[in-house]
Amino acid sequence: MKILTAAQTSQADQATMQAQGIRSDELMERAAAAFCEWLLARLAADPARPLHIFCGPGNNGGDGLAIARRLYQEGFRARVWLLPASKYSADFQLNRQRLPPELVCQALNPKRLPTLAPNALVLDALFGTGLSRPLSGTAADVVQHLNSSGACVVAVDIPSGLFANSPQPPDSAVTRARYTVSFELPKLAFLLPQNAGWVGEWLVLPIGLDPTFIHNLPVDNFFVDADFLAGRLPARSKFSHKGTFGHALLLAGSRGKIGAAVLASKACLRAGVGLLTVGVPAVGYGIVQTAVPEAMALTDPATDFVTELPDLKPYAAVGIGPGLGQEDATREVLRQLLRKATVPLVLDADALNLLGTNPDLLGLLPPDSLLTPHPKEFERLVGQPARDDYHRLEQLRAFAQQYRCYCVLKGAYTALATPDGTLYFNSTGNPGMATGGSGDVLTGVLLALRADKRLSPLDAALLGLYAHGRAGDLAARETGQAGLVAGDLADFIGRALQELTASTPLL
Ligand SMILES: NC(=O)C1=CN([C@@H]2O[C@H](COP(=O)(O)OP(=O)(O)OC[C@H]3O[C@@H](n4cnc5c(N)ncnc54)[C@H](OP(=O)(O)O)[C@@H]3O)[C@@H](O)[C@H]2O)[C@H](O)CC1
Ligand SMILES: [K+]
Repeated sequence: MKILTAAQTSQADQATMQAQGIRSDELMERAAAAFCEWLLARLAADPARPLHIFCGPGNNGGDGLAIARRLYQEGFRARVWLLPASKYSADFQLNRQRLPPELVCQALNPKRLPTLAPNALVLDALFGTGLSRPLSGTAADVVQHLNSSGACVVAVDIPSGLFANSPQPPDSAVTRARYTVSFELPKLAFLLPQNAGWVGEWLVLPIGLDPTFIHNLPVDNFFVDADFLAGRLPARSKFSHKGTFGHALLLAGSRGKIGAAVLASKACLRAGVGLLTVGVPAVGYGIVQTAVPEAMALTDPATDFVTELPDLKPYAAVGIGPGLGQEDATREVLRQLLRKATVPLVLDADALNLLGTNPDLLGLLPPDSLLTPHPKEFERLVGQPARDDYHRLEQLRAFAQQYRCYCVLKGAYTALATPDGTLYFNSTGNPGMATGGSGDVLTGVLLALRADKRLSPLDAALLGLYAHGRAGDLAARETGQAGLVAGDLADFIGRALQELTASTPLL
């Protein structure tokens, strides 16, 4: 799915009206109908529960009014509260007139804001994508009032006071929603940790925006769901052999961290690599041979950490980093690898830390390398803390462009930046995956997919990130989030990839 800016959303509205020959109030009606259908199904709303709808002066308020009317038709008697303003949008006014006279609809009095029972349901339709500045005055007071009420707040389209695609100044008034119900496409704001307390659980409901306009609209950000990946992972042909899926080399592990090499190896095999060779220090030989008999082990002459770069000729892709350590000799192995590699590279963990502490190595990164830092590793890579989550995304975009690499930023909605500066946000995964070894599993999966010659660098990265998160979701169903360990992820990678695999077309 594309992620549109607030301005692009309004262009999409206009294009839809033109293409489908509908008026703006008809589009608003679709939004209101979709919202009500969700509300009635999801919350199994009780007509006796106090229901308040707070409406602002623009089309977000118009949505709120249309929702109030529709809920009235379903037997719900909402109390509608209007924010005083100097101007109201045409569709606000139209829907104001359409309200049944029996519905209580009052202007908000800043001196006497309505009492909200803790069991009340509040719909926040104060401001949407037309927000042009932080809230102040009565609007800010109303938002603070909602936030301190303890009522369950459902934001219409976006929590009021939150900008859709840029940060707001600290201490701005923003509604704390339990749910945010948006339309057609997600907003960038929903994907950032700094906004989680305002956005709550979010979802998008289709309202039939013009698909051709959206298809042709250039965007900087995408949200990657299963539909987005459909057809990108081809089924295996009957005559494929080990060579088709590549021979990968994984350089990983040091004394006390051979487990990282084991986890990455298992995941790499489960992600379908043809052959896997693991380069470990001597201390890891027996462990790898025993724990992962499907992999071949190459032993480094040193006991505790990797000191030599193997001959790279046999390999279709090389992964380096999990549990590697940051010894000087290991850094030189990384340097040689960056100089010599002519095949795709996946760099993680200590390989990234070595890049961070030796910025001269960054200049050696071969184009299309895939890096998988978490925020702390990313900060070390760029050498500068981010001001906020939006700034971190801009750093990520710039980094991928500067080094012509694919750079992941791990977290909820893991982001992938590509050499052209586009960002892709992953939709799968859960907090149970915040556990030791989860990143090693990701490295193994990505290594396997980069070794698969059928996949482009972009598709390999997107499929790997999605499958890794999906494996976490499948595993958590069995283990619970707290009980999830990284080894479980590896066990479910095969199933996650199977779900994504294109079915062979029937003749
Ligand atoms: N495709 C869709 O997603 C659809 C969305 N719909 C809904 O429409 C809103 C966007 O409506 P819009 O009228 O553009 O914007 P708002 O409702 O957010 O409000 C705009 C008015 O608010 C004023 N404003 C802006 N910021 C502030 C502020 N900080 N304090 C006070 N007033 C503010 C603004 O005035 P200006 O001075 O900036 O001109 C406007 O008067 C979208 O979010 C959806 O809910 C459609 O219903 C269907 C399709
Ligand atoms: K809102």
